[in-house]
Parts: sequence; structure tokens; C-alpha cells
Amino acid sequence: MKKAVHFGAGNIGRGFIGEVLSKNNYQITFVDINETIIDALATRGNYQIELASDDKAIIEVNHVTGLNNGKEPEAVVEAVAEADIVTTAIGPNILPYIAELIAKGLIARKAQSINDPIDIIACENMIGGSKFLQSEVEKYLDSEMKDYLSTYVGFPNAAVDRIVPNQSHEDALFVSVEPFREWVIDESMSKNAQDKLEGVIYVEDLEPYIERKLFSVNTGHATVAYTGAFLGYKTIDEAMKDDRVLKQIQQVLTETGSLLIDKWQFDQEAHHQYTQKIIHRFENANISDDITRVARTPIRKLGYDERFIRPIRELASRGLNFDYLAKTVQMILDYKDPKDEESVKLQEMRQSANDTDVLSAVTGIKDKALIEKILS
Ligand SMILES: NC(=O)c1ccc[n+]([C@@H]2O[C@H](COP(=O)([O-])OP(=O)(O)OC[C@H]3O[C@@H](n4cnc5c(N)ncnc54)[C@H](O)[C@@H]3O)[C@@H](O)[C@H]2O)c1
Ligand SMILES: O=P(O)(O)OC[C@@H](O)[C@@H](O)[C@H](O)[C@H](O)CO
Repeated sequence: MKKAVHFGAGNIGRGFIGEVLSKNNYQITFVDINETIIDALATRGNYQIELASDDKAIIEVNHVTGLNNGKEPEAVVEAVAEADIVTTAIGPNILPYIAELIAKGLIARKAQSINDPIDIIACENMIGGSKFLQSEVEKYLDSEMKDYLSTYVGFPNAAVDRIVPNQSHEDALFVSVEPFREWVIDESMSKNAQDKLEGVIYVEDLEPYIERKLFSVNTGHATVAYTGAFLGYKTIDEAMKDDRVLKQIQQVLTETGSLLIDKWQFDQEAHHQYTQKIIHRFENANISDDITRVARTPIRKLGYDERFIRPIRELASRGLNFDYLAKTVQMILDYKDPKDEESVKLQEMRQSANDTDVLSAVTGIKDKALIEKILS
């Protein structure tokens, strides 16, 4: 069997990436710091995914194991050295912390004269995720290793779409997921495109796909979460039953849609169908998704190239409307989750500075007029 190393054995790692790699006959080594999950993976070697639809179909994932990167870094390095593919679903903020291990794995790979091409694919909700990971990995490589990297190692950007809520089952590995799934990889950045994964869409230019996904699914999802939190709801499906939430997401998706259609020439009717399907996915009564999960890390979500600020910037530069996106940004500023470090930090920032300065600091927008327009 071919060997995969996947960093992040959480919701999407087990609930989607594991499924695809397993169906493609990979033996998967999950790497994580969660002891319960890693011990269970290493001991049992398999787990189950349930599709959250009325018939609740079960998918078996076999030939898996687990390594704890906090406790067994050498084994992780060796696994990367011997891998045929490396993937991550660990969170954008965590990528810098696993970069050194990946770099050491690649150094060991070269030392063992393994010259098979390999792709390292970051399956995170961010634009340019794999390229970002590459830049972090390169911090640990000398010029000879960088040459090896440019010859044998690809970092193709990717977009991954499947809603996998937080799990609470007796079986720590069991994961319930929505039936919908889409994984798109930028083939032009791959070094191993001859070994394509079945069930994955390969495209020559990922940008329209990742922007469509991030600025529709994730902008929409976050809008439901922050509006829902503002109105006192705890879960996404609960919030979706409120007409005020529904109106807010419809308007926000109309705004991001006007940008996506103008920028990428998506067919208007096809895009409308795409967004209506997303709204329907959020209403899935077989899934209970915590608002705190979808609204997590609000400072990241207010980033310059993230799901609200990039559409706002690009809509503003085209002279297009962004009133409802701005309204959601204001609700993000007000969002409070005492268990979320970024939410706590955001509220602390607002205690010692005015919102204009806070928004400018977290979004990276230097144009004060635009900041004022968002806040007005
Ligand atoms: N859940 C979804 O619906 C979904 C869908 C598409 C994309 N994503 C993206 O996938 C990524 C992961 O999301 P998730 O929902 O699976 O989160 P998650 O919290 O369920 O999983 C992340 C995992 O990373 C592990 N981790 C954290 N720090 C680590 C470290 N230093 N070393 C090793 N492991 C570490 C955690 O223990 C956890 O198991 C995010 O970028 C997210 O945006 C999630
Ligand atoms: O993972 P985040 O924090 O970037 O966003 C939260 C959710 O919107 C996200 O995980 C979605 O469930 C997922 O992106 C659907 O494909």
C-alpha cells in the first residue's frame, strides 16, 4: 500500500481526508497531539464515518495508525521521509508549528536518496494554504535542500469542503459528517500529478474555486454564526430557523456573489443555485453544529485575505455594495466567547483602543476611509 501522513486527526482530518486517502488505498499515519485520538488510532487501526443524512450510511476507514508529534517527533520525521503524500488539516494558525517536522522529514528523505516526487497539501480554509506551509518549511532548509524541494516536492494549494461539526460520541474516533464533499487541488503546483486521487477534482487554477468556496460557504457560515450568536442562538441549524439570520446570509451571499460573478465570470444562475445549496446544507437537521466552532478565532476571520475583508476590499475597489458584509463585521467585533483566546483578545483590544484602530490592526486595512465606511 502507498503511505500517507496526515497532520491533524480532528473533524475534517478523520471525517474527509481520511476517507479519500483510504479509498485510494493509502495506509494513513495521522499525526496529532490529542493523546486519546492518537492512542485509539494506533491501537485499533480503523474507525467509522457516518453520513449525517436520513439513512446514516457508514464508511469504514482501515489501515490507519497514529503518532503523537509532541512525544514521538523522530517517528513523525521518519514517516514523512517514507511518505507518498503528506496532507494537513490542522488550522492555519498551527501550520508554522508543524513546519519544522516536515522539513526534517524532507531532509531525511533526501539523505535516504528517496527521489520519488511527493505533494504536501494543506487542506485548510485559507487562500494559498500549501504555499504558506512551503514558506514555513523553507525556513528550516538550506539552499541545497531548497533545490531538492523545487525538484521533487510540490505544495499544491487546495480547497476542501465538507461540514464536520464537533463530535461527542462514546467512540473517540467515530465521526459524523454531512454527505456533501468537495476537494479541489491545483494541479499546476503538483509534483506528483500522475498519481491523482480518485474523488478529488484537479484544476489548472485553484483561485476561482477557493475564492468561491471561502467567500460563499465560509463567509455564509460565519455570517450565520455571528448573527446567530448576536441573537442568542447556540447552534447553526437553530439560527437558520430565524428569518433575520436567513435575510442576513442571503444578502451577504448576494454581495459576495456580485464580486465572484464580476471577477470570475461565473454564470449568474449557476452561482445562485450554488449558494442556495449552501443555505440548504446549513439547515441540515441531522447535524448540530456549535456556533462557537463556526465563529472560532474571530481575529483570523477578520484577516486581510480572509472571508469578510477580502470581499469587502475588492467590492469597494469595484464600487460595489458591501453593507451586509460590514454589518457582519460589526457583529464579529461584538462576538464574545470566553473560551476562545482570539475572542477574548479582541475584546481586550476594544477596551484599550477605539474600533477604528482595532479594526485597522486586525484587518491590516490602512485605508481609514474604508474602515470608517465598514463601521458606519
Ligand atoms: N470541520 C470542518 O467542517 C472543516 C471543513 C473544511 C476545512 N476545515 C479546515 O480544516 C482545518 C481543521 O479543522 P477541524 O474542524 O478539523 O479542526 P479540529 O480542531 O477538529 O482538528 C484540528 C486537529 O489539529 C490538532 N492539533 C492542534 N495543534 C496541533 C499541533 N501543534 N500538532 C499536531 N496536531 C495539532 C488538534 O488536536 C485537532 O485534532 C482548519 O483549517 C479548518 O478550517 C474544516
Ligand atoms: O474552519 P474555519 O474556522 O475556517 O470555519 C468554520 C466553518 O465555517 C468551516 O469549518 C466549515 O464547516 C467548512 O469549511 C465547510 O467546508
